[in-house]
Amino acid sequence: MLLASSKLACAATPLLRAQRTASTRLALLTASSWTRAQAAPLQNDQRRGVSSSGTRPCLGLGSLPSAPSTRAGLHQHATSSSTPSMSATEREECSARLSVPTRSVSTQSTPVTVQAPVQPQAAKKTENDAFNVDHLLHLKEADQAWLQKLYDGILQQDRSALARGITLVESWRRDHRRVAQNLLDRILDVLHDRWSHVQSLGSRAVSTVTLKNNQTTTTLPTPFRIGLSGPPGAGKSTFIETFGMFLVNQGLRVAVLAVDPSSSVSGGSILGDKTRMTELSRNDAAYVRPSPSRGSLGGVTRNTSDAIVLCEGSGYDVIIIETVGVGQSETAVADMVDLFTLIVPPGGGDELQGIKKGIVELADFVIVNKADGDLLPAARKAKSEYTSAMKLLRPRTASWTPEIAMLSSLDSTGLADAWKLMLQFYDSQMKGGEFFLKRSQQRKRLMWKHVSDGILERFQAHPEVSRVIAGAEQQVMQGLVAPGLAADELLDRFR
Ligand SMILES: Nc1nc2c(ncn2[C@@H]2O[C@H](COP(=O)(O)OP(=O)(O)OP(=O)(O)O)[C@@H](O)[C@H]2O)c(=O)[nH]1
Repeated sequence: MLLASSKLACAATPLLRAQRTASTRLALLTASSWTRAQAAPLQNDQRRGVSSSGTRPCLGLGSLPSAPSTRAGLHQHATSSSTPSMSATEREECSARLSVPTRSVSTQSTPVTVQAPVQPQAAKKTENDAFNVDHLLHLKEADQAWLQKLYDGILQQDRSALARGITLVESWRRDHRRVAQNLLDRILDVLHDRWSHVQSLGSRAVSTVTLKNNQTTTTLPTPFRIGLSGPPGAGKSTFIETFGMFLVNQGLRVAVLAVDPSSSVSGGSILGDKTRMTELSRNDAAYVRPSPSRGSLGGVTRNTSDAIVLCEGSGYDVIIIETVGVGQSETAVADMVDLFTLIVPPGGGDELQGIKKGIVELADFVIVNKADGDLLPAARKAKSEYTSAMKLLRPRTASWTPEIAMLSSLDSTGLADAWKLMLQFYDSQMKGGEFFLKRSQQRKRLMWKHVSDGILERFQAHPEVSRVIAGAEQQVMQGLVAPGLAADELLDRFR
């Protein structure tokens, strides 16, 4: 059922948020209770957002309608009480369904319960009226064609389209940003439908591991974002290569992204200049993306969050985000993933001192790597030290206490046990309802990050401010003017 639903979702029209509630509700009407006779009038008009099978029409891959008109059109069709082709009884039936808080839903034959949005329709409409992004979604014809190509390619799991999409979201050009935001908005729409379906499964949305022909395969109801950090030399790249291949052999598609603030300074890149991960990057089921070599940490992390969305749109099941253990990058990565993993070399004491305490506190999972050969006793010792240390920390979520695994990336031992623990985390978050809650909070924080970065950028570029910034900084640094007073003067100039 999950497979079928994700296929349907893949082909779904990218409905926009303004009409999403109503149209999604329509789209989710049960196959069992939504009879052929009731569905018939809607079949005549695909723009209502419901196909003959009770799902959204398959416009997504074929055509990408201009956003504002679609948004308006769909909203009208989904909510209007004067739809001409509906009889009065059908309209009543339809509006009754739209206002029911939970319902039985089927994408195939098994009904499942869907939690409808909490807001009543009227409140939702007012909220949508007050906040509308339609005007930002207008694109020139050429850009529209560009967007369509990228969108289709990404959904069709074309790696080069994904790479171009990520390059686009990394672009600093204002006109590129507009297209990038459109692309993200469309992909997010497709993902939103998939997430809604998974959420509708409630505590049944868990990973499944099956044994077939002596080989295990894992199925995940929704992509799993795993952050990975650790001190230099801990074995991050070696681990990603081995673990990535392990996941691919489990039937999963794996994407690897990187956040590397040091590359902004040095021009290097933690993945880009490496010839490591060769096997993984050559595998068709994997995508390895070097970190952007330009940009501030803020910019790089924002771009990575966007890249994650595109990777999910492109059907990757596990997205690994690597970061080096320096600066603020761990905090940034921890705020864009489901599971934040710390990888450490064997030994404690000196090695552990190299790791900031803060990173350990962020970790949901610790991997002691290099548990092989002569290093095995040291790895065991490190594991027990981490186990004791982590006990003293407050758990980050109610349903999970951080776990410690021991493995060898070089010998590929202990990977299955580590993956089992990661899946336990995934399932605990799904069952406890924290999985999607955490993601929605992450998205909210990301919006505010965009806002604060944007304000600072505009502030610094303001002619009245930019003219005096250097002087203000100099006087503050020399202790001639109080920092607060200087800030007041700068802010006064920003009108
Ligand atoms: N014995 C042993 N050595 C390992 C293992 N994993 C990695 N190494 C070695 O540790 C060294 C560092 O590994 P990398 O994968 O480059 O480590 P990294 O954390 O990516 O390093 P940076 O790029 O410096 O941050 C290499 O020489 C690896 O061969 C392991 O499981 N066992």
